[in-house]
Amino acid sequence: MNTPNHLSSGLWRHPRDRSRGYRTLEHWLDLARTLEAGGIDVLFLADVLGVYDVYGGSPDAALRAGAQVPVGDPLQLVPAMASVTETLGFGVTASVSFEHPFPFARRISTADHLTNGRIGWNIVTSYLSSGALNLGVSGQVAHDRRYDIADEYLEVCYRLWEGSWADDAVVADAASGVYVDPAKVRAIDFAGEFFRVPGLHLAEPSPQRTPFLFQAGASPRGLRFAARHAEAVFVAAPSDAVLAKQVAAVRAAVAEAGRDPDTVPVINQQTVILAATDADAEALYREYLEVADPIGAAVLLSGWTGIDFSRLDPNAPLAAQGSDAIQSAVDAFTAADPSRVWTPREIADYARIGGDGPVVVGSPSTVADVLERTVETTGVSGFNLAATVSPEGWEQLTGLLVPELRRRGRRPAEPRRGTLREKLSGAGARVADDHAAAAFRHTS
Ligand SMILES: Cc1cc2nc3c(=O)[nH]c(=O)nc-3n(C[C@H](O)[C@H](O)[C@H](O)COP(=O)(O)O)c2cc1C
Repeated sequence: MNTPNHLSSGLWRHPRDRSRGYRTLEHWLDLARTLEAGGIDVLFLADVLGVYDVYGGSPDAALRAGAQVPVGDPLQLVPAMASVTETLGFGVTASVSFEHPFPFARRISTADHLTNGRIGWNIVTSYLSSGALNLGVSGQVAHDRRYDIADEYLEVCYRLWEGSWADDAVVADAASGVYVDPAKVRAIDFAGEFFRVPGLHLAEPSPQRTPFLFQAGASPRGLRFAARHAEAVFVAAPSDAVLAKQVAAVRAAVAEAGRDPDTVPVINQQTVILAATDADAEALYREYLEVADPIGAAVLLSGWTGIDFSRLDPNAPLAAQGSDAIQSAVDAFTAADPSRVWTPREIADYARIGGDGPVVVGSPSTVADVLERTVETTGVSGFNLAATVSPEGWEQLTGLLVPELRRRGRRPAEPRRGTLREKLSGAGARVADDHAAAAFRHTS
């Protein structure tokens, strides 16, 4: 995330942490080079366009803790990082609630060109009312309705990316003086319930056309959305018991939508802290905990769940309840695992490092054992590894974890090449024939 403080609240206070450099290009170029050289597939950039003001009913606690604020635009970082890398992919979060699909589709096509097809989009509908208010909307649209809007938003994007330009529309023929053959470009002529886009896409076809699509729907409506659109699904499960249920729910929803569940990886949010030995890693973990900030964690949890943690009895079990923010963030600590009762204090303590995903601490072989066991017992396909102390957290991944996983045959010796879709799906650069976007392809 383009912020000093993504999921592990307070680690910016650690004396070795350099995340304040997030405002500089050098910070991101160093990160991109480190990840690529270390065999990481994709850099995922989360984003929110709003401040976490549910906790205490004001932004003060978020500002004090630096809880995902200040936060900059993630997409602007990508072309710069692409210029110093060849294989690293970029998953960029953008919300369908805050930008019209017409300019957004062009920005993504531009990024797909400039990265040579290494761009992915994490589709979010946004859970912070504070963001909606700043766009002149009187309040947050209801949770399930946001997904209805998102479905139509995606259709507009698919029509622009897939259906507006033929692959051979650009002729750039100096002899005839024709740059684009007008017969091969068509207006999408779209008029829906939420959007009207009569015209043609402004960008020419990019390597992937539709960017590789990540999504993290976890509620029943969110899962239906993910099953239709996602090419990889993110989840955030605090335990293997909850994770196994979420993986099964995603696979069932994808099958229900008529797609092959084996082609849609499910990726859990995960934090790892590694050192050469278990004892050294435990010492490092204790060091991180000393500066970690439970109030910052409660600020984030309040935004995710829509529940003001400052008003809860810290020691009374959190009750299962609906949410207009992230329903699954409440469920994960209530209904999803009835064998485990969580109090607000325990949840905030748990979320201090790694947010609502699990943390594994140990030597490379201990951490690899845990991750392998999680894959075997839950069926999860992979992990979205969260930042800790920067840059040493990245170096733990590339210097300790990846070599161990390579030794076990769990990571390729060489980075995968090609577009992000080719890297992650093993298939072609363009969306699969059974994906919703394929129905809008230009067929002349
Ligand atoms: C790994 C992961 C990363 C996410 N990143 C973002 C993000 O950057 N911005 C955002 O607004 N929501 C983000 N979300 C939240 C999802 O978009 C979604 O709201 C959430 O998973 C719950 O879905 P639901 O509304 O269907 O319950 C993320 C979720 C997960 C699991």
